[in-house]
Formats: sequence, C-alpha cells, structure tokens
Amino acid sequence: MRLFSVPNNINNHKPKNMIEVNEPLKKEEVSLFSGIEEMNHEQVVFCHDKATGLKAIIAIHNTVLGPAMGGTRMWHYASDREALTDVLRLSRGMTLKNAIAGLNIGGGKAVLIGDARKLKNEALMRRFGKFVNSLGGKYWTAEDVNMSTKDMEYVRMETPYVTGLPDFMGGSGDPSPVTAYGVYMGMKAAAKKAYGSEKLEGKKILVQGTGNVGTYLIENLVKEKAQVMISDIFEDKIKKVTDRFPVEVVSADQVFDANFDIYAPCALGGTLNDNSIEKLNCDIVAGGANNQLLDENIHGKALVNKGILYAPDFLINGGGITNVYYEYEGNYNRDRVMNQTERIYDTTLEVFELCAKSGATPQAAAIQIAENRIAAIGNNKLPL
Ligand SMILES: NC(=O)c1ccc[n+]([C@@H]2O[C@H](COP(=O)([O-])OP(=O)(O)OC[C@H]3O[C@@H](n4cnc5c(N)ncnc54)[C@H](O)[C@@H]3O)[C@@H](O)[C@H]2O)c1
Repeated sequence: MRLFSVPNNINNHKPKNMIEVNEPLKKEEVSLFSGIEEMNHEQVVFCHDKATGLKAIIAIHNTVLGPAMGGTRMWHYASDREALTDVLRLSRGMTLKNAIAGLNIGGGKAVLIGDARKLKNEALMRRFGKFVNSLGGKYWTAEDVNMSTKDMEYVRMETPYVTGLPDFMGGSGDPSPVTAYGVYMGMKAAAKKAYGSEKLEGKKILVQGTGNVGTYLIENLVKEKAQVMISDIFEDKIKKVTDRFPVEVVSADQVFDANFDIYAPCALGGTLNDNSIEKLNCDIVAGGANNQLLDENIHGKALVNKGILYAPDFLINGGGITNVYYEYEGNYNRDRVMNQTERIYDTTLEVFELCAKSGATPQAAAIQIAENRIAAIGNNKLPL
C-alpha cells in the first residue's frame, strides 16, 4: 500500500462565491478524504473546544475484531494536515498491531494538536474525555506520546472508555514498560536471525527518543550489558537517562552519521526514509516508535536492499496494548500480560521465516498475518 502523502499546497485554497457551489470539488477538498479512502478508515472525528483550546482528531480505522483501541498523542504538529496524516497512519497501525497480537479489539487513535508542555492541563484532558465519551465505546483510549497515567485519570472523570489508568484506580498503570519489554523481545529475535544468537551483550545499540518506552528499553539493554547510545531533542530527557545509566549521548541531528549495530527508533514515526536509509549503517532496526517506515513499501524494500533486518514496529511494540487490553477486559493479570508479550520473540521469528519463504519484506509479511486474522474472524461472525 502506498501511504497517504501530504500535499504542500493545502492552504492555497481560496473561498469562492456562492455561484460556484455546484462546481466539481477542488483538488484540495477531494484530498481531505484521500487518506481515509486509501487506508480504508471507518470514521474520523474532529473535536474542537474554544474555552480549553482543544483541537483533536479521533480516527477509527477498523472495528471488525472489536471496539477501536489505541492511545492518545499530543504533539506540536506543523499543520492540522500533518496531524490528520499522523492519526490516520497511527490508527491503521493499531488495527494491524491489535490483530497480530491476537487481541479482540480494532484499531483507533487520537491526536491532540499543540505543545503539551504549554497547553496540556486538566480542563483540556477532561474536555477530550467528553469527546471520547460521545462515541459511546466505539473508541477506547490510553497513553501515547506526551501522555501519562495522570492524564488518563482526567479522561476517566468524563468517560469509562479509557485504559492505562493508575493501579490505585484499578487500572494496569503505565503501559510503556510492557511495550519496552516486547521491543526488547523483538530485538532479541532479530539478533537471533541476524547474528545466530539472541544475545545483545556488547552490541552497540542506538535508542532514539528517551521518553517512556525508550527509557525502559535502555534499562533492559543496560542490564544485558549492551553498549547503549542515546539521542533526544530535550536536555532534561537526556539527563534523566545519563543520571541512571552508563550511555553515550549522540546529538539528535547526528544519529544517522553514528556507528552502531542496532537502531532502535523510540521517538516519532517516519525516521526510516530516503535520507536516513542512505546513511544508515547497521544490521538491525528494532524499536518502539509507531510508523517507522515513511513509506512501508519503498522503505521496507530499501532496508532489505541494504541488508538491514527490520523488525516490524506494530509487531514488536504490541506489549503496551496487550497490557491495557486486559484492563479493558476486566481480568487484568500482569503475569499473563508478560507471558503474552514474551511471545513477540516467537512471532518475530515466524515473520522472518515467512519472508525467507515468500520473498516478502518483514513489514509485508507481518501485515499479511494481521490481515489474514481480521479476514478470518470477520468471516466467522454468525448471522443474528
Ligand atoms: N507508550 C507506549 O506504551 C507505546 C506503545 C506502543 C508504541 N509507542 C510508540 O513509541 C514511541 C515513544 O512513545 P513514548 O510513550 O515513549 O513517548 P514519550 O513522549 O514518553 O517519548 C518520546 C520521546 O521522543 C523524543 N523525541 C521526539 N522527537 C525526537 C527526535 N527527532 N529525536 C530524538 N528524540 C525525539 C521526545 O523528546 C520524547 O522524549 C511513539 O512513537 C509511540 O507511539 C508507545
């Protein structure tokens, strides 16, 4: 699938007078639906509240397996269009992630537009919670970038359709340690395939993004005596890690000039693109970030051509959604969650096996497994 790309001229459209209302739609207007049609979304909701400054988009991609579930991200997007593209790509990723993880939920995601450090507060999160509530359980939320369990507490004040709540509220807590554990398992599987051993001791591993997932991943890697390199755009985030772990710091704009064995993207998506892949000099890519491949076909193949083994993001970062899924089901059990997350190791090896047999890229092979499950379960529904 070619992923929806953002037109540069989206702001050029000038309002016209009434006589032109019945004219065919202008290119810019048609393109509003192009990503939705291309990725086959069910529903996209734009949310606005002047008092709190809330601007949010909730995207429900697919509910064949169950209600759409996926976290909320807050980011200072360069444009509303960029936010739309992000939420469309992220929600489709959730459909694939939830399907390959064997969960009975569909895919959705929400983005809040704005600088979390300046705009995020109780009123904004509660207003967002009201919008989630208005969907009547078709979309369930949780944490993603720039969200904490405290934020989910605020959302819970307005709606029951939220997970990733703190322990004291009967929730499963922050999902990111479980996400990081799954990424660690996927990375070990990739090491097994690339080096013949799952051991990461002595491997140079660059973790890009030292937020929640990145930091827990670093903890696992340091424990195994890997040589960890880190990068982030915020000094305070870097300091939190250097205060705790023996790591080498690489500046954010030097990541692809550095030398390492394994690249672990744990920030935002799209870091695997024409420019970065040309420079990238490593054996494995395995990280927690969603939508690492800017274009899943072109860049999935480009990695294969460079001899770099890619562990598909939506497969190996499924630990966190598994964690909140059991909270949603109402029978949360940490051991069960960790056991299920550990199985990411086996599934990742299965994906590599499939690639060896079919010649597909890891991304394409993982998508095939996820889509086969959705099709099989979708066809299995009994008529009323
Ligand atoms: N939290 C989860 O359980 C979970 C689950 C699945 C996937 N993910 C994905 O993992 C990634 C990280 O999520 P998180 O919860 O750790 O978010 P977070 O907000 O805690 O951390 C993200 C970090 O990335 C840094 N960053 C942003 N742009 C950067 C850049 N260009 N270079 C270096 N660092 C940069 C930020 O400063 C921040 O420290 C996201 O893509 C998210 O969608 C998270």
